[in-house]
Amino acid sequence: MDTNLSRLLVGLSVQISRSDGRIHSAIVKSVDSSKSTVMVEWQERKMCRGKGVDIEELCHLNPELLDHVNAATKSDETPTPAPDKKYATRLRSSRIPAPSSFAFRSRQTTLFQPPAPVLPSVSTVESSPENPATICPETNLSASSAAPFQVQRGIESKPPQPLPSLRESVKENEPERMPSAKGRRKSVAHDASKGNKRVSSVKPFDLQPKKGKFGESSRPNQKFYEMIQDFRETLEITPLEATGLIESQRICVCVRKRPLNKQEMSKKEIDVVSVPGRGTVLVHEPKLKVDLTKYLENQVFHFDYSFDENATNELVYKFTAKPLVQSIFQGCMATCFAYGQTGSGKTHTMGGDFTGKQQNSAKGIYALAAQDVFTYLNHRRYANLDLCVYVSFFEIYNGKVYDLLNKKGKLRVLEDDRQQVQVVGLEEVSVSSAEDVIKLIRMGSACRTSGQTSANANSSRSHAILQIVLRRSDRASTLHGKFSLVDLAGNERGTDVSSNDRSTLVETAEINQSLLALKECIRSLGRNSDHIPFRMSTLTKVLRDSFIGEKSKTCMIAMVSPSMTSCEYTMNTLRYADRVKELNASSKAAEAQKKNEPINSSSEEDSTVDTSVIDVISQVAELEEKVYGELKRANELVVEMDKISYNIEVGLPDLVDFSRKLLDSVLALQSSVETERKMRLNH
Ligand SMILES: Nc1ncnc2c1ncn2[C@@H]1O[C@H](COP(=O)(O)OP(=O)(O)OP(=O)(O)O)[C@@H](O)[C@H]1O
Repeated sequence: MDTNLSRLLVGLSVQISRSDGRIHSAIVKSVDSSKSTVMVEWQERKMCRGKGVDIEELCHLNPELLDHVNAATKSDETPTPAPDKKYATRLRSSRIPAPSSFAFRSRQTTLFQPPAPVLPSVSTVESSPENPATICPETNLSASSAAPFQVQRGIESKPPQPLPSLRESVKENEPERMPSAKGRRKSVAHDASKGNKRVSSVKPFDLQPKKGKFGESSRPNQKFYEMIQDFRETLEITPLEATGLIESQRICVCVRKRPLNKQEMSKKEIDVVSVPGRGTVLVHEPKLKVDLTKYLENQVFHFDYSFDENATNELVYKFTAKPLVQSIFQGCMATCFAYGQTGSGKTHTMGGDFTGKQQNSAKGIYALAAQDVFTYLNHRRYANLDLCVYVSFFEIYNGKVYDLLNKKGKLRVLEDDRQQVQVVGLEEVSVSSAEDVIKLIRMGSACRTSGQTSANANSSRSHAILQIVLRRSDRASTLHGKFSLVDLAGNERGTDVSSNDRSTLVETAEINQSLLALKECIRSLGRNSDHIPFRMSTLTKVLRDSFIGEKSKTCMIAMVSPSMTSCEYTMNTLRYADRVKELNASSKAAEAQKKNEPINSSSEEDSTVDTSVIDVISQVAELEEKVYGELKRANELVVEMDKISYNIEVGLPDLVDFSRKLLDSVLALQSSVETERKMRLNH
């Protein structure tokens, strides 16, 4: 049957449906009847493209093909003659109108306007009819989702197409409903009632279990995978190296996506995050309509930089922490935060790559920054400052500070009357080379408090802060500049932690409270606000210097996990980072307004920011502050209630015991009174 079907179908022009709803013609290249699929090819902007299509699906769009399929299934009994040339020509040139269900889908897809596809040069993408796998992402599902990216990476000649605006949600409607096996049978029967009487010939395909490369069972979310791949094909990729460093800013917010890990790969998880470059990150949120139609909600975010799964720690460092290293030589208080869900790569980025359980401390941002500190120290521009380098390393766990360079000794945080915050007794080790720093990092990392979360077996449950301090070599060791590198605890919810006991829940609440406080402080810094709510948490207390004064600079690297199961957390991380970034833009506008000058005459987008926008932003900020106040109050109440219930829990047995004793003594008293009364009566 395979050969017969191939003979009948190969070379025919057919209509195919794309997952973004487009319907266009393609040529059948091969047939795989064991999987009930055909391989089709088409030209798209000078590029030969291909994909596998379900035969049944193809028959829906091209009802004429049913005859061929029927003929092929019959061929076991009667050999089918070669197709009539005239008939084949008619089919090839035919333009079969889409069935009504498809017309409906096409109408919906007008909601989705993907950026114009890029034209890869012919030399970068060569089609090979003999080897369709090279042209069709679907034919090679084991290949990483980066494949289409790589294809387009080489194309830089075209100016980038503007992406949807900040946090815009773009709906890509799923063009094909995914009926159950029963539903599929029903739809065949429906077609039969329209005139295709030999339905039975289609049934063998219909009833075959769907498996193999193109079948639904090949990966749990195959349809979403295909939709995302199709979307990615329309993206233009701008390599980070091509964009260069942007002008140094007070607050810089970036996103780093890690690759799918081994566990996710083995579960055939799909990657729902795309990083096309230029600071843009897209989250393809898989959604289901009430009628179970699948569709993607593509959420777009813009940041200063975005790093894809191929970015190395060195590359991330170059664009994030490196500019801050230089700033501390100019007297700045710089801070670099790694923020994100548990297991998203914060420790990998800050502390270094892992090989199994071994961490290569020389490859993290901590070590890279230390190396640059010593390079700048010997630079002639800074040599005459006569600076010395010191390092401290501590963690904040459950609101308490522990010295990682001094046997994890517990430290107190005190604030003097000039609001200067001191970590009393914190060890500041004098270092003379990057190697010294790396040794200290290894020593400190080994004592970090860790736990187990659903996403990471060795999850850091504390905030780790490495401080590189520059002091003058004078008698008072005057502080010149400080770089705080912070590996924050995971921002997961209480329910994500494997042991949900009371202490773990308190631990999680503490982490979330400090992350909220951190966001508020950075936002206040961005607004140049006089009030920095640094007392909200120990984390922000010890980093007070970083949020105050003209010479504070902050960089936040938000880490995201790419898998579909992490989608919700990824969205939370990006929203958090987005709040920081948004105010950064508004503060720029506010500053410009203060100076009564155009915000940025070279930027058309910025110049449209008028006072009303600033008003709205500050109103939103005020509202957020109020909400935060309420949340804080609610949190305090919860803690109070927790204490009360704890006291009740602990005190209840004593209370019961006491009341029992009281009852006993009342009864005893009663009986002695009774005895006494009887005695008196007898008298
Ligand atoms: N960019 C990356 N490339 C390759 N592997 C990575 C990357 N980022 C993270 N990983 C791997 O993912 C795993 C989890 O990373 P890591 O421990 O850094 O997460 P985390 O965000 O610090 O988690 P937690 O908050 O729970 O401590 C590690 O095995 C790490 O090697």
